[in-house]
Amino acid sequence: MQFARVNDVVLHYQMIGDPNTKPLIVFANALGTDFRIWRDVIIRLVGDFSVLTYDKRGHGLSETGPTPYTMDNHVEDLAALLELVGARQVFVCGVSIGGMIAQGLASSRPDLVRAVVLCDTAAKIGDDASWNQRIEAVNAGGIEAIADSVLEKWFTPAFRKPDNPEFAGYRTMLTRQSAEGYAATCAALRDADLTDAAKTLTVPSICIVGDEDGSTPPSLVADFAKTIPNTHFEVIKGAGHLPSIEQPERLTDIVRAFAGMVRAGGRPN
Ligand SMILES: O=C(O)CC1=CCC(=O)O1
Repeated sequence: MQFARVNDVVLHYQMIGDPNTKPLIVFANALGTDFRIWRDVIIRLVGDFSVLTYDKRGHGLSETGPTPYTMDNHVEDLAALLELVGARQVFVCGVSIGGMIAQGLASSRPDLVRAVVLCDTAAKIGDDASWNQRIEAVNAGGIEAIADSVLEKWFTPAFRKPDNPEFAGYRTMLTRQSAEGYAATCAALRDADLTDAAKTLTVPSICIVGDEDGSTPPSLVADFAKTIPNTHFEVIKGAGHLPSIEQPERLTDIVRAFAGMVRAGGRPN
């Protein structure tokens, strides 16, 4: 199965491997992306881990459902998906809003979460004005209207070359997302502040950021990391907002080392 109704929408998901025999890592995506962004990390992890990926509501092949969304909608979807596949005590690796979903899940459902990998994220991303402006632009002109400015934050100049087919492909992924689902998720981001959840995070965690992230820059993620008890902080060179695409090998190494340390009973720092 790769589609399931959870809460009030049908979600698209993919389970690789058996969570009963291999530790499960769940990957949660950024705004405007679907689960294909994790491919080059997943192919390096399968065999040692089971892997669950999914398209959050309003993205990829998941339904849009009623809009706008709240962060709780996204957190409850992931909780329901984990219950559906019978998984508990999982590693959650989330990028950007996916990292906020991971924080929200660890806070509201600690029974489901063993540890979190928080990539290019924070407790609060952006402000009311910037999200409202983006929602208005998408409502008026579709995702195409904001695509180039988003891609500048997602990727380093070295990646953003017209002759790079990967860059062209991920531009297509972005512009083919549902404009309604995208704007609804911008509203969830605008209204979410997980500062209190981050301060009381009890599961092991690591914060990671690309050194050229134009959306959640290293200084923001470093400040965020300081608010989380006992976390660890890593900067990935040569990556923007989506290190799973630009530096999958390095990201995989960090995730693998962190998961190994957690499983051995250690804590970061
Ligand atoms: O689109 C961006 O600016 C990057 C981003 C912010 C939150 C998210 O999920 O992606």
